[in-house]
Amino acid sequence: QTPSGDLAARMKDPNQWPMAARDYANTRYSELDQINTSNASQLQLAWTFSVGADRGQEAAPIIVDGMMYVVGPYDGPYPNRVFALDATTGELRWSYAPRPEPAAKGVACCDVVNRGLAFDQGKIFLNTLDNHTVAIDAKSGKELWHTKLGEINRGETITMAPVVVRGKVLVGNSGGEMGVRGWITALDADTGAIKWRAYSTGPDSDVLISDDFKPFYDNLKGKDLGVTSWPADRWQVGGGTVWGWISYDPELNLIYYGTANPSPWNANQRSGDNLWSTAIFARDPDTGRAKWAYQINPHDLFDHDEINENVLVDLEINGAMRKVLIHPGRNGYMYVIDRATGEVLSADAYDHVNSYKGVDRKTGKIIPNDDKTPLLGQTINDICPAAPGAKDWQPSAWSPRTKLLYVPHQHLCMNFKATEVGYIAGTPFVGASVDMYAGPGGYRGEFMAWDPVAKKKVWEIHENLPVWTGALVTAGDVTFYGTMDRLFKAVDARNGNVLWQFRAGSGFIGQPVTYRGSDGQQYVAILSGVGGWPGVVANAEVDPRVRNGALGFAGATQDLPFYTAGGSELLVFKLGPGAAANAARPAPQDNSNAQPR
Ligand SMILES: O=C(O)c1cc(C(=O)O)c2c(n1)C(=O)C(=O)c1cc(C(=O)O)[nH]c1-2
Ligand SMILES: [Ca+2]
Repeated sequence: QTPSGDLAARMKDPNQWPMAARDYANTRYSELDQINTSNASQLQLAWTFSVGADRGQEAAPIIVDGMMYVVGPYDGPYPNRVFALDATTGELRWSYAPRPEPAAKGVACCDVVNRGLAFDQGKIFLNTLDNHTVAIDAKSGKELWHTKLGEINRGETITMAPVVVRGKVLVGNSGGEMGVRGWITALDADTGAIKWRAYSTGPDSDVLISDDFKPFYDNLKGKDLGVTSWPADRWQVGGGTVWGWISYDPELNLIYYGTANPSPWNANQRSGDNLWSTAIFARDPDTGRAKWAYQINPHDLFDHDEINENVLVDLEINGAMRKVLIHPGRNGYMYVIDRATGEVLSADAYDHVNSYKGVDRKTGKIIPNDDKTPLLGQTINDICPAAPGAKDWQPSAWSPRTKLLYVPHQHLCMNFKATEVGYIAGTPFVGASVDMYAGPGGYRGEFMAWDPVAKKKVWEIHENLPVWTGALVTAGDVTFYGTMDRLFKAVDARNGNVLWQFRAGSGFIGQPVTYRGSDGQQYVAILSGVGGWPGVVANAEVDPRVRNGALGFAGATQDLPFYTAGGSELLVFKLGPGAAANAARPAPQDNSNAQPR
């Protein structure tokens, strides 16, 4: 039985974009090339749509069989509403409005966002902020089932886009700033029944560890590391949530995902490595069993969640083909890891890093910088990267043509003061005040192309504000990203030349996607609308209201930055009439390159 055959087939069809990351390898690469480096300057707005919400718009629209499905954040009269639109004309076919509990708003750390929907076997899957996964009939918009997965009262929320693998809907929780215990859960896609749940911290009764599980630490052997690497019982409120991306290798039958920061941020309250926070897990999607795990930031000091995307590619390294995953770490290092075994092959700084001294080649262990270690009650200045890291959740794109990774990211430093904090369920469990500002050179964001074999940057574009959108790259050698000061840009993937840009009504923190309409035209779509945590980060140093520790949590209640006004606008672009005629070519028939080799 191949329950995901339906979804997998659509991944091979370049006309569609059937999951937020486009494919299981998380490449965000499209074989479409109608829009290319010679005509991208002629892109024009085709149609727009508002999801009727004012907060941060982070969702990737998904495109299945000519329809576009898009979800809004928890805001407005119909929070987390799902819309089905004709992907070519923008005509609304149906909408589905869940009724999530308003209390969820108060416990979301970093705005009330939603990163997108999933699809398989005629169903759309939605995560609501109040911890429900919902299955909706893709044709009618009727709810088929819903399952409750977490507790608002404990500070749990869900913001991530679900991923369907072999008939299971995979979902992870948020709440690392609230002291929740992180988990990933697999639901039966047909019934909504919970099939397995694996916690990030705590005893192995929950984290199913297989016999050949390899922790890759000489000094850490045994099966209760999730317990013994914490002060007594602290793993129960230890974070390690799973709010980012899940990739899947069908050949190895392993899923890959990262876990978030340990709670609280004040590391003085949690001696030990705090396993398995800030770690990458490889698990069997059928049983939940861990094959390997690798902790990136043992005893994390700076809120460096490691939930960022793991991009699955095969690379020639030192003369041998290796099945790797590329993980642009929040800590500022670009990890290339053997995805069969978990062995770290390389880890190189891609931004200014002084909070660590590097990554040990032999052990794969990060080397702390004692000068930057936060001491209780003392402000440590000039720590780079800042708390949101050199890169947050905003996903990169990989081109099998250029063999480069296109990485949207921050360039921020901070002053950090650790303070004592008590645990009260459902309230912020942080214990730190943070003051952020532009990194060396005076800019706050960058969009860059990275060569993972040469282990170096190939080109870069500096931006005044953090670059907080996802990236997209196509066979036309065009890569797309947006800025928080309202520009959406098309860039030559080979050299970083900006080919085209569009000024929108609000800033961008969404995820660009591309597809072919029923009229044969290639379209590019992205949501605009800034909110919450990225808005705060954008304003570091710019807006005095968010300086000097006023940086709060429960971002939903924060003022919006003055120059990245809220609002939601789904913007859909295609080539202007003349350009389209010139560029019109038959759809590519050979899809064998849809997955990188
Ligand atoms: O530890 C967590 O559970 C958690 C959750 C989330 C989230 O769900 O949005 C963010 C973070 N942490 C976080 O550290 C962070 O920088 C962040 C940024 C954003 C965003 O939507 O831009 N969410 C989150
Ligand atoms: Ca976090």
